[in-house]
Amino acid sequence: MDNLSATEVRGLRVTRGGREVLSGIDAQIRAGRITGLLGPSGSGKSTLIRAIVGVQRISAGSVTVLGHPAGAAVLRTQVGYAGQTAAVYPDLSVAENLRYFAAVRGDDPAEVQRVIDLVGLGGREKQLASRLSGGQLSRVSLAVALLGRSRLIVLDEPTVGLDPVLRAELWELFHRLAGQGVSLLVSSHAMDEAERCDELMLLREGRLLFHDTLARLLERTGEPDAERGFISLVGNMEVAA
Ligand SMILES: Nc1ncnc2c1ncn2[C@@H]1O[C@H](COP(=O)(O)OP(=O)(O)OP(=O)(O)O)[C@@H](O)[C@H]1O
Repeated sequence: MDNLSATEVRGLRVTRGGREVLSGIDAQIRAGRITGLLGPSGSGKSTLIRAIVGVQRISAGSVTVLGHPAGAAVLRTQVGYAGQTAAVYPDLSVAENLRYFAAVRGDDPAEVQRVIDLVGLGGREKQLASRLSGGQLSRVSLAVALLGRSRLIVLDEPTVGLDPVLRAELWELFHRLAGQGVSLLVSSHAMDEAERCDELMLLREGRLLFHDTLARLLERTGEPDAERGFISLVGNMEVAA
């Protein structure tokens, strides 16, 4: 793995519920970039993310993260992860949740206020998580992923259910982090978010259809946007099959 790779995936195969849901993925996620993981529902985005954060049993291949096997204990403070379901205790307040996760990860307690402010929850520190809206809850989860000084941040659909202003603010935050050298892998259903990523990985039915910049996708397909580019790629594959 070269220094420019935050994650290297080789020949990754995953079977879930008796069905192969990732069928031989090879990819390098580059350091200091925002990589968008896009694809239709059920294409395997969450499964690939789970393999990268080391919580998915794999049937073949390897996943190396920051030079270590995915899930290695040493990665606990170096990889931030927010899944699709907010991993938050409903009976604790926003600040209590973050203090708890900071303590488990061994982060500086001063981090708590920093990440609460980053995700725009300043002023809601004392509110019980059970009283938050869906979008606010997912921002608590996102704040957990931002704790400490993670070198890789993996976010599964972090902007679902957020209003456009908040979405734009979060993308600004992701770019600031990437500017500081943090690598981000961000999954999304929303093809318009492709424009905000440095690189795109397009998954379909457990296979990686495309991994390059949006500009290259548009150049290759002759289409004007990511959505049409993706549809065109799928169409070409079906013709070739
Ligand atoms: N716990 C599970 N047990 C069995 N099969 C599962 C499980 N979770 C997901 N799958 C299957 O694995 C495949 C990939 O699912 P995955 O959640 O990775 O897709 P996704 O691209 O993240 O979808 P979405 O955008 O809807 O979240 C799907 O066919 C799904 O039915």
